[in-house]
Amino acid sequence: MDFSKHGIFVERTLALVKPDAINKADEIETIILKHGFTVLEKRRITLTAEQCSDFYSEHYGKKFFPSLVAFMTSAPVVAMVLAKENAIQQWRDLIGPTNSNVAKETHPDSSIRALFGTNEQKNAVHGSDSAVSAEREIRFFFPNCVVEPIPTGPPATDYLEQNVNKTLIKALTALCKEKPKDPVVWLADKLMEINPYKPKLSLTVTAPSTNNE
Ligand SMILES: Nc1ncnc2c1ncn2[C@@H]1O[C@H](COP(=O)(O)OP(=O)(O)OP(=O)(O)O)[C@@H](O)[C@H]1O
Repeated sequence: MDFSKHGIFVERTLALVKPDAINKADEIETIILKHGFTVLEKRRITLTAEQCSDFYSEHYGKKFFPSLVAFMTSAPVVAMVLAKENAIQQWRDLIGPTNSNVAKETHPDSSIRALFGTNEQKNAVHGSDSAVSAEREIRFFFPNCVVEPIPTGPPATDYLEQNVNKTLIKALTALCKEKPKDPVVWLADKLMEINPYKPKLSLTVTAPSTNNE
């Protein structure tokens, strides 16, 4: 199915505020929001050397790898899942060139690396560079995050029609009749009670085996 045709795919990317800019994380988040990104997930974490080596495995063996690991594990990072149309490229554009000194020359006022970075290594932020990296990196920091498109429009309508509406209408009708004090909890309980997909308990009782059999 072509999700983009229905206008329902909102691209996601991984942003990291690196250790050198950890005290500027709030300022950086404000810039992110001002540029129209939605922050779907956020966590602060101090990476171990092993996690960092795994995250930057593509650079394993390069001359700067040991100092990159030392830098990235020197203080916490803030990891965020950002959503926006064309989020991967938009976030890469907003952070600017890898080397903060280059960023200061080419994008002095408009790039996060020019504003908050220092040099080629201490460059304040990270951004996924492709859809494949974004998926891997989002799962790295947020294993439970849904990365694939969430359907809306006709596919969502069909799904709800087939699997949800009948049960939901039944529960909502009962809710209106009952008018409970805590309608949300009541509705949740009712849905659990009448859920046609709930696992059925087997009525077959097996006699416990005895050792002398
Ligand atoms: N020559 C270098 N010397 C020191 N550190 C470097 C060098 N090149 C890259 N790095 C560090 O390794 C990180 C990963 O490098 P990469 O080439 O993937 O750049 P990037 O994609 O712009 O950065 P990131 O992956 O962090 O978004 C850089 O952000 C920087 O912190």
